[in-house]
Amino acid sequence: MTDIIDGNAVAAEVRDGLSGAIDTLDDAGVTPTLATVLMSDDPASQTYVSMKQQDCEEVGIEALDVEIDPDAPAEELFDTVADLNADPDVNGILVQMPVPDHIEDRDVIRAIDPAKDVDGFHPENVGRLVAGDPVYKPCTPHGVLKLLDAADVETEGADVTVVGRSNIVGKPLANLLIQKADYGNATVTVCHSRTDDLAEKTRRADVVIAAVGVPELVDGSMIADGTVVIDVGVNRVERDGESTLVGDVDFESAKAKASAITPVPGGVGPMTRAMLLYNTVKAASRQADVPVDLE
Ligand SMILES: Nc1nc2c(c(=O)[nH]1)N[C@@H](CN(C=O)c1ccc(C(=O)N[C@@H](CCC(=O)O)C(=O)O)cc1)CN2
Repeated sequence: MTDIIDGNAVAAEVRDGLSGAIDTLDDAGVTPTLATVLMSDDPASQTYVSMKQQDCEEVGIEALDVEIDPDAPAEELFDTVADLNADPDVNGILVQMPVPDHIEDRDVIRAIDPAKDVDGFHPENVGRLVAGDPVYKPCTPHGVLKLLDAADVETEGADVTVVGRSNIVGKPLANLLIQKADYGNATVTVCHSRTDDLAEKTRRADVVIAAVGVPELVDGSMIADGTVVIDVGVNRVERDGESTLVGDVDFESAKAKASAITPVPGGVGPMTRAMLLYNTVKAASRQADVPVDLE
């Protein structure tokens, strides 16, 4: 039997696990506050931001909703980020990516105060992560680690193949998996569009993590029996005249061989959102100097 790893259930556990910390902060007069900044008319980005706002409301995090016209000059976004950096009531800042083409993602990331960078994308936070001393782990990689832990997947000594080398997922995930701390100690192969014989790299893995943004790239023929398959992809495609969500894994053929697999939707996506809440609570605790218990 293949274990379908339920990201919605694990995300709910993460959210429940934050309640003690949020109460402790509340007792100290602190309400964790996240500012989301949306400068896009992409429906998917709009959906993600409104889901993040709703998640905040449900757990008792204050959400500040900032929207900027996608055609506005770059200065408007940078001025907004500067204001949020300076606002003592704002603990975390999330600028939904991607930003419009006339602005560089990396310039925006660098503009955010690293102490409020709850995405964990700022070079200071990336450097700390690579050095084995992370403050804010990026939400999707952290969510993947939590899913593996919840599904009792042993990473110690395991061969893990990560398909995708993005700054947001592939690179930080590979870094976390090779570390001694947490659920690391894996041997990691990172694959990308220039990788020769991708299937050979995925077939020899105990765990395959697909984070490449290509719909259903990894199918059952590319994995060995008993592989754990984590699908980070969220791709909207047309099927039989209808718009539908698929991952980077061909779910049915991969499920036939996998020992455990995440679905899309309902796998990694909800974990990305849950770990954002986690980082926001952590940011509030650090900024107010109120210690809280966070697993
Ligand atoms: N500033 C950031 N921008 C982006 C990030 C990020 O971590 N920080 N990651 C991605 C997208 N992303 C977060 O914003 C994201 C993707 C998917 C989901 C999610 O909950 N997906 C659901 C399905 C939702 C739907 O119906 O469309 C699921 O998989 O079950 C949340 C967040 C890019 N930008």
